[in-house]
Amino acid sequence: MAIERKQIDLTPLKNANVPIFFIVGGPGSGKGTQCERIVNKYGLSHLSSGDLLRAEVQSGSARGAQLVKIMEAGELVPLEVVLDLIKEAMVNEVKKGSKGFLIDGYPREVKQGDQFESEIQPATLVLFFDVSEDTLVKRCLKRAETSGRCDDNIETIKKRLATFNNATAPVTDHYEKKHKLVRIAAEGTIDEIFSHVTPHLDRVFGSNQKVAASA
Ligand SMILES: Nc1ncnc2c1ncn2[C@@H]1O[C@H](COP(=O)(O)OP(=O)(O)O)[C@@H](O)[C@H]1O
Ligand SMILES: Nc1ncnc2c1ncn2[C@H]1C[C@H](O)[C@@H](COP(=O)(O)OP(=O)(O)O)O1
Ligand SMILES: [Mg+2]
Repeated sequence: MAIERKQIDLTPLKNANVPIFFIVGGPGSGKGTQCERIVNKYGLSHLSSGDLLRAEVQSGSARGAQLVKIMEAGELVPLEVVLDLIKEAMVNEVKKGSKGFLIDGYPREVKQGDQFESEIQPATLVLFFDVSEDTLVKRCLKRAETSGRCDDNIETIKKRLATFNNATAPVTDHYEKKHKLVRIAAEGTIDEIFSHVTPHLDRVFGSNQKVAASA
């Protein structure tokens, strides 16, 4: 795919220097669900790379038509496309006074993380939602009943799992070595999983703080 790069002024984002959390895990591991809970409690900005890509597809652009084919195949879209969409969204959020970011579904390969961190700023922590393949498949198939997503079908789910095992699994080792990885056992209920998440965010933001979600 011919990559058209955008010129994005990152100065406001770099000056804000707010905490950044990468949120990783297999398809259906609960990244989006837990991010919603985190946003309610801590008022952070939630950016899902998948949602940004789906919005690009919805826009009806020529690029969107190329993206949907890649997503249906369960493969990763080119790094530059995702990173530019994330940068643009982050700059918009920071101008509104963001306190920090949940970057959900990114990095999906080690190179994505390295490039983000060198072009923007290092991540504070990487939250990894650890779930068995069996549970991932079950949750995605259940989500398929209502999501309308082109990739929530058994053929694409299998390909996404292969992509996850090949490209994304090394991301966890990469950040473990940097002592930034938080591995969350994510088979339980949404509340149970969230209770494993909050201590790590409290280490960054303080435990008694109810950050105003509206601020
Ligand atoms: N702890 C959980 N137990 C059961 N179902 C869950 C849990 N967390 C999320 N789900 C459901 O599983 C599906 C995938 O969750 P989602 O947050 O979209 O995951 P991801 O963003 O990692 O793909 C959704 O239908 C969601 O409602
Ligand atoms: N960081 C990224 N790099 C490359 N492709 C990405 C990407 N984030 C999302 N995609 C593409 C490939 C994914 O299979 C698809 C759906 O992503 P998603 O919405 O984050 O899935 P899920 O929430 O089920 O984990 O979009
Ligand atoms: Mg998601």
